[in-house]
Amino acid sequence: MNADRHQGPGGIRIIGAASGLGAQDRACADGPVAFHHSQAWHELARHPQLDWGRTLYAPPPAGGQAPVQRIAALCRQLADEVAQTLKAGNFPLVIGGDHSVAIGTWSGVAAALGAPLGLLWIDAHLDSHTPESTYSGAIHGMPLACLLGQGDKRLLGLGLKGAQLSPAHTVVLGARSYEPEEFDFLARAGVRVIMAEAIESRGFAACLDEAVALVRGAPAGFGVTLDLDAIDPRLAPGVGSPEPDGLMASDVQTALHWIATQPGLRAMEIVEYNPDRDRHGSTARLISNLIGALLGR
Ligand SMILES: NC(=[NH2+])NCCC[C@H](N)C(=O)O
Repeated sequence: MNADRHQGPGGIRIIGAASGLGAQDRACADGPVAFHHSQAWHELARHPQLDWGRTLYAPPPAGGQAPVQRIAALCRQLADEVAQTLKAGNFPLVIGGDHSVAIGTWSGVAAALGAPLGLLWIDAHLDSHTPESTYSGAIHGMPLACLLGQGDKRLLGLGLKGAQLSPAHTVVLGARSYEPEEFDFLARAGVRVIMAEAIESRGFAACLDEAVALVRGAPAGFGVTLDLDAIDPRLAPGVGSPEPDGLMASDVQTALHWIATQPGLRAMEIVEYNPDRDRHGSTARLISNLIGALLGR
């Protein structure tokens, strides 16, 4: 819609990453276009700081190409687009797509910064399987391991050689559904995991403070990836893999509003919007409120 509008440096540039190839239910592929066409986006779109850049797609299946090859092709393109956006002085905001697109987003940020970054991974899941440990085979269950340098070779090294993230400055917040292998992987990698139970007992604000203090310590800067399934499915029904309970949408919105004021923030990602499961556009409205929390940075 606004693809041709000229945007000066400093604006937020949205990049759609329309793939569901990493998930068993592929409906998240429709997320970016459905959101772009929603009333919720329409009301936000006039904001001078916002510009919908491009929406990227995985290449169509060629003879015998495995999903992982198509995901890798999309992630390479996404990494380029994100790196160019940063180099032009704009702030990339990627809208997914299933969470496998994170491999492209954060590889692109790492490439542009020239160093591994910090990352706040807000999610109901740990997404830290490798091809050896996965039960489902789904690649959206593996992106955090890939970004830490472990996984299918075709998904590694898309930005920097080796890890794209600094493990000491990477934090998972809100996890409540995972397999033991992923938990062990993150423990070995030295990534801090703040589970939903810890949020329940310590309170969201204390956990968020701890997480932000860690990620913003990364010298190159940090990012935030928000899997919408971190939020309670009663408040965010339109997601790929709903898990009961979860964060309050208002807490996440307040958190983003605060994080947006942190000088080290380089990029943001919102993933796993599944329009088939949305109810009366409520999840699309939530996405636009979350984007709104980033405005005025
Ligand atoms: N991005 C997501 N929704 N990930 C869900 C992953 C679920 C499960 N741990 C798996 O590996 O299949």
